[in-house]
Amino acid sequence: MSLPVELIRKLADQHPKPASLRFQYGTAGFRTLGTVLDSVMFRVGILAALRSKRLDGKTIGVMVTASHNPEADNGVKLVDPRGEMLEAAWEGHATILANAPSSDSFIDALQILVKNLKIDLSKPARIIYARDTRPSGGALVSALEDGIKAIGAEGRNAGVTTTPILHYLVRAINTKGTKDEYGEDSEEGYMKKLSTAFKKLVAGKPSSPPLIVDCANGVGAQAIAEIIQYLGDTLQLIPHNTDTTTPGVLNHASGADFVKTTQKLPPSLASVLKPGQRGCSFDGDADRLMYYYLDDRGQFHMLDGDKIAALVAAFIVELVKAAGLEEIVRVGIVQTAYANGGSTKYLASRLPVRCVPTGVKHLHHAAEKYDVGVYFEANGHGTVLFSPETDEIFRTHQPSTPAQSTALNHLLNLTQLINQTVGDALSDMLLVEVVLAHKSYSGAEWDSLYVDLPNRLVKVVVVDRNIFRTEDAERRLVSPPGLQAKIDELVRRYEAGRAFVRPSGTEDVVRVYAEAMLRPQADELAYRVAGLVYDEVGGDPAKRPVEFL
Ligand SMILES: CC(=O)N[C@H]1[C@@H](OP(=O)(O)O)O[C@H](CO)[C@@H](O)[C@@H]1O
Ligand SMILES: [Mg+2]
Repeated sequence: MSLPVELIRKLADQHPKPASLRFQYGTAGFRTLGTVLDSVMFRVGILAALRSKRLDGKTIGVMVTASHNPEADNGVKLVDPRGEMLEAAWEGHATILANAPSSDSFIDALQILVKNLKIDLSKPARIIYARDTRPSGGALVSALEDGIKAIGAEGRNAGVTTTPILHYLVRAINTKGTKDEYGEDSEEGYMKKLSTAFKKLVAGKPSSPPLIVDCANGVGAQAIAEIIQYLGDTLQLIPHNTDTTTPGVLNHASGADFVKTTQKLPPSLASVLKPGQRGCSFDGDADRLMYYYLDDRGQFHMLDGDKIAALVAAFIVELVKAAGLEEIVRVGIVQTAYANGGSTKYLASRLPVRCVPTGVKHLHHAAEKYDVGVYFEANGHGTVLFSPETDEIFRTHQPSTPAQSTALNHLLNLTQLINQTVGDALSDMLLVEVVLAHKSYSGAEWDSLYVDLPNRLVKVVVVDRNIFRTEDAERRLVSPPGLQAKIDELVRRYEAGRAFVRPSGTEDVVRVYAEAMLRPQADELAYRVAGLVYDEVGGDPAKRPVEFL
């Protein structure tokens, strides 16, 4: 069987590639201005179908979103059959297809791909796709549908939903009827699965005070409205920033990314959050989560991905011990270089901790190596993975005491509550609430697990970020030559100083991170390292050279 070349050409002509642009499938898929993504979407539809055929007709997910980026941006990510990020080798194929200058060269590139990867075109192709609330989403989905149509694949539109729900659906579809069945393959199935597990986990616990949820005016607002229906009075959620229709408000001065980068409360919550009360922020596609609270003096305290990892890991370790499984079930943590030094110290004294390069796929794969792998990026993206063997142990282990039986049940319910395909703000929020309820922790008590070192993240716009190359999980520079030695020399002068420089995988910038014992020192170190970067390579004079986030 061969490719339906005529139909592909006809439809491809309706989605021409903008001549001057180069697209790259990076850490977050393709992501740029929504207005220039039409051809990319069409081609991704075909690529997803080929991936599905290559995997014997398994369903592939396509998510149209630009997450926390400004509203005018959009993007697209592919989801592999188990609900995970697209296999790395296919990122390169995606980039090649997206950049073919004409319909003919696109078809040539497709033929080469089919031949090189020995794709059996007679296999079925199934795709499920969804989008966030961005105004450009509808047209981009139409372009994607043209791609799906051009190759004769079967497409299922999951509508407007969160990124993690789409990941859930992919896994649910592909495990349907097997012993690993992940859940019903509908949004309702997802809501039921999470809320049922949550209710069991908090049964008998005193109900928590109401939680403020900042939805970043994104698709998370919809998911929160739904889960409220399912939770009944087991958890009181008060959603804010739920406006998904007014132009320009998405992610504006709100959301998880705003909180993490500014280390501030969204201004819209200033008159809402009361001292002692907990609040949390989702990002634009609801796969990141940040918590915070105001202390008695009204001072803002952020509880980021590192704090969530510490809270959750400690809880799971306790349950594993209480279930009498500490000799057989190994819990480990995965972080990136952006994890606060305070968290790494706290966690490493209790559990195995691994540091990997930035990007969820690296964290996810490293976490799979543990029996229970807890991974979180400091920015609030993360989850917990239970290996299939661990799942089996939880199911079959015979508890010797009622206490062991209770702990085992909690662990089993956690495997249902946690979205193990990808970081999920909604599922992670419920997880945090479970732990807080079990421990009777306030925000302040959770915060006191360890003290964060003051830190600062800075970006430097450079002419060519590709000259920056790193090693040791991005903690050290190997290129440009000599720069790392200068950074080391600076860092030595600061108490508890740490700094590193790496090229961003999602923006045309180089990021500088620094931390130190005191706030002014962390700021100064970040600024001085940024200065070193700037002196070394020069900034792009057309843009602001150094920008504090
Ligand atoms: C410092 C930081 O937060 N970097 C983010 C950002 O990657 P960069 O490669 O730093 O641009 O976007 C990634 C995708 O969302 C996310 O995984 C990562 O954590
Ligand atoms: Mg996101």
